[in-house]
Amino acid sequence: KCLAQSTDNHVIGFDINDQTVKYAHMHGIIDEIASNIQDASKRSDYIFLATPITQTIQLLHELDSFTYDQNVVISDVSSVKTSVIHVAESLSNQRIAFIGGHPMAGSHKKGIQAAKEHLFENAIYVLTPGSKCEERTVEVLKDVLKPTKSNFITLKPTEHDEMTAVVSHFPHLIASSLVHQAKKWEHTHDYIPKLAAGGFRDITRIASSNPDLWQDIFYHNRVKMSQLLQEWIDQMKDIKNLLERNDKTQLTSYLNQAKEYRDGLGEKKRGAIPSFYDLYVDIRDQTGAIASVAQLLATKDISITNIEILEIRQGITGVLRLSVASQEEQQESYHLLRENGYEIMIEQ
Ligand SMILES: NC(=O)C1=CN([C@@H]2O[C@H](COP(=O)(O)OP(=O)(O)OC[C@H]3O[C@@H](n4cnc5c(N)ncnc54)[C@H](O)[C@@H]3O)[C@@H](O)[C@H]2O)C=CC1
Ligand SMILES: O=C(O)C(=O)Cc1ccc(O)cc1
Repeated sequence: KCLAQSTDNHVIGFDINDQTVKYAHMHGIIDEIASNIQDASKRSDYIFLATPITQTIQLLHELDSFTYDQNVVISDVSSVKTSVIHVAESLSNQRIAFIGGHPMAGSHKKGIQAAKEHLFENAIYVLTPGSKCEERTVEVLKDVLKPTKSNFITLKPTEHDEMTAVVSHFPHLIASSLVHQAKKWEHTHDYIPKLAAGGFRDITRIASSNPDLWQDIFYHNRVKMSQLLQEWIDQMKDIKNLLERNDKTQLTSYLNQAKEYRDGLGEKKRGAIPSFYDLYVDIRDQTGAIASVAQLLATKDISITNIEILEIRQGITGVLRLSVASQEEQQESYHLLRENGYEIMIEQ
């Protein structure tokens, strides 16, 4: 949406699903609906492929076969980069320059309805230029994507796939496996879903994502996934040993090291892992508290980038987790909410 609203751009959209492009047009995400991909491509300077990875690869072959009167920069948003770059490097069309892209932002929701104007704001946006791509073309692409307000980094596709395997793809598999385990144990204890509290919900949210998309991500990053799975199995074997030996010291140290590293992820200099500026507001038993908190922040022009109620129990709301875009806004929100009588905490 921010690209369409930027005055210099005219955004043409194409999707195999008519409803998707109609929705996009109606909501100002695109300026024009294309009737087919060839017509749209031949009139474009920049082409962004925002399709599942396997389809992105097929589309690259298709785009390679067209004749262009202009040079085109093609980019994508795929969560895995090596398989896409491999195909991009094999393209023969001299008009095409390919720069892989991966905005590290999104959610477990699928479809155009999940699109948000500010989705990529402050997010890490990885670029993986093809070997034939000139540096100045990368700079021009960054300029086109400037309205997203992302933070760009350039990585080698293999580096990208290894890092995303560690912090995104493999954790996804573990989240799904935890849900499977709970489901299995529900046969023994049918009360299990009611006991599934904040911690379980936090760690398994991503298991609610689109299964077709994630199967495709796992497939394209299968070598790294398999390596990490083996490492994890070995680690779990060691943990099983510690538990069975009742080695309290080692187990505490294992948990402690994880806590220290996890706490440090909030630090704002960590590079590839996006940082969040969270505030935790106690809203127990306060009817209308969410609206009042949001309104209070709005008076200071502070936008909430994410909001979640933690510790929901039957009919009782507990803690509201708010994310804002910067440390300054986090501090300002903290003082404002405290002055207005809210009990509030921020992670240091
Ligand atoms: N969901 C997320 O949070 C994130 C996803 N990604 C990447 O974005 C890409 C798309 O993922 P989502 O937006 O989640 O999927 P989605 O399922 O919401 O959207 C994919 C769209 O592609 C369309 N499509 C499929 N084949 C097509 C074709 N041959 N020609 C034209 N349109 C076609 C579908 O109709 C659909 O509208 C994937 O490569 C994924 O790895 C990257 C960052 C975050
Ligand atoms: O739901 C979430 O928190 C995500 O992590 C979304 C996401 C999905 C796929 C990506 O390649 C990047 C981000």
